[in-house]
Amino acid sequence: MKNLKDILYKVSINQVFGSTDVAINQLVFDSRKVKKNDVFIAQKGVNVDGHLYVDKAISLGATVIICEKISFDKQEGITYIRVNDSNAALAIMAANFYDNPSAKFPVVGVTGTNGKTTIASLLYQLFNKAGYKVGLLSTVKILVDETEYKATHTTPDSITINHYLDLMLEEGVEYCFMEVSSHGIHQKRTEGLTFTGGIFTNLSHDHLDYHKTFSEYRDVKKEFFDNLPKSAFALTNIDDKNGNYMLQNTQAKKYSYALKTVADFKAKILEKQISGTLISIDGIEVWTKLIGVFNIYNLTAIIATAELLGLEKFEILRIVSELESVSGRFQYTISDDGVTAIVDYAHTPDALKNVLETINDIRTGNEQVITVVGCGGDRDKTKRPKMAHIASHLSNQAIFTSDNPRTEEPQSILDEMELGVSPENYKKTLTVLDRRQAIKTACKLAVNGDIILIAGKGHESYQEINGVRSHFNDLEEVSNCFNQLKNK
Ligand SMILES: CC(=O)N[C@H]1[C@@H](OP(=O)(O)OP(=O)(O)OC[C@H]2O[C@@H](n3ccc(=O)[nH]c3=O)[C@H](O)[C@@H]2O)O[C@H](CO)[C@@H](O)[C@@H]1O[C@H](C)C(=O)N[C@@H](C)C(=O)N[C@H](CCC(=O)O)C(=O)O
Ligand SMILES: Nc1ncnc2c1ncn2[C@@H]1O[C@H](COP(=O)(O)OP(=O)(O)OP(=O)(O)O)[C@@H](O)[C@H]1O
Repeated sequence: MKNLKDILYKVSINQVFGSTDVAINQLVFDSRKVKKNDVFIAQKGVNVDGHLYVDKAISLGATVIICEKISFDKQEGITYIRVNDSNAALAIMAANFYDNPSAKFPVVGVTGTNGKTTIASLLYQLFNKAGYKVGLLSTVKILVDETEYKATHTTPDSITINHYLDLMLEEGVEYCFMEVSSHGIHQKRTEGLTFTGGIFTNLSHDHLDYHKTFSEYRDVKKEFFDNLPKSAFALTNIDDKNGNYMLQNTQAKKYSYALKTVADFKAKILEKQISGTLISIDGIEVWTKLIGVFNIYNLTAIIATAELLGLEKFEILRIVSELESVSGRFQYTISDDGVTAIVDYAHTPDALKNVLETINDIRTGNEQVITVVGCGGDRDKTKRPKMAHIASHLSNQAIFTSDNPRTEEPQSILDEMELGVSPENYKKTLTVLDRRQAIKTACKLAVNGDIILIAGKGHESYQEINGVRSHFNDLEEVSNCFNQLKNK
């Protein structure tokens, strides 16, 4: 059992009712999970207000309530602590509860619209291959050394983050790389963590359903760098127009990486092929299996990070040539008939454009590019016409289909997408509501040399329709289609 007083260290408190010198069991923010002697943290939320569940939490055994407002009758024997920001209080308490694991080993956070998973996962691979025990907190999975745990979020809640960081220390993990989403920053999930470094990838149109304006979204990302400690490094992509802005107010040591601009860490692309890219770093030529200019940005960021963390340059470059692409990120398979299918997580207009431009860039002849793409339900609707425009404009054939419609009517999402198609591209588009059938259609249309891009779901192993998740994986589906067509 821990003492509440110790857990409250550094929490900004407005008012206390009752004793803080009490033994507590766990920190819990979901009333349905409360047990005897737990601390219930009432989060205001976005759609649901956790303050509505205070009495429920007490009835299940909570003895301490952390809240932003006291709009309920106080009960005898319960400690009530009023704070300005429950999310921030939760994050600091979670770090204290686990004895601040992030301060005990290097934890590096990656933020930006695209590239977080790729960079964090490649850093995991690189440090692993260099002989270290590594941890990873990513959208795709959580890794504590070699042990894998299921990821539910890009940046999990602060209790989960600190729990895994603590577990990493227990298992002797020496470095942790984690994704830092704008939701995570805004909801203070990373507050209370001591980062050794922060990486900025790029910023483009995304999550405006949540952040409302682009400048609000940008400033939330910037907050991550504003809060880095003096001892940390802040590494930014200086080719991105927001790269400088991100580091404007940080007290951390500033570094930059780039392909075009003068930067502390710079790479040059020498040759692009479907099987990889030849790059030059400080005059040293390195072959990488990764494809696409955006991936060379990612690679430059990881080379810079590894150097900033003290790895030797030649060792880094040797390992870089061995790195494998990340699950669902430009992952490809080739059929017996010579059709290449690429599965990519591109689910933003910018990412889709990048992937299609990359494919068009490495095409050598008259191959057709067939794109299968949809847009998620219950998420930013403004992306829909934009993504349909990009897919139809940059492909020879675009097949619009369902992504994860969630609770929305699948056909209405497709109708909104179709609004973005320019008249000259109409004849290049098809709509196939069922994703499995859409992938089959693409496989039937493709002939030797053609490239099928299946965008939006990447590594995901499910499709969510009407709130129900069923098993679905794009790479599996396209591989099955290739096999069925072979057997015909
Ligand atoms: C859409 C959204 O932003 N939701 C956030 C919002 O929740 P909400 O208001 O919708 O509702 P809620 O979490 O069900 O309830 C609010 C509070 O009441 C509590 N509650 C609720 C019901 C009950 O019976 N008892 C109870 O105590 C909940 O435990 C919670 O503390 O406020 C909560 C508290 O701050 C957040 O945890 C929650 O993020 C959830 C986990 C979420 O899924 N967010 C997504 C959008 C997210 O964070 N995504 C990013 C990546 C985005 C990307 O790059 O694509 C991520 O880092 O994963
Ligand atoms: N540096 C980059 N710049 C632009 N696009 C990128 C970059 N890296 C990857 N992408 C594209 O964006 C998609 C998502 O990549 P990744 O999963 O690494 O980003 P992310 O930031 O983790 O995104 P999310 O938080 O949505 O998972 C990839 O499938 C690829 O198409």
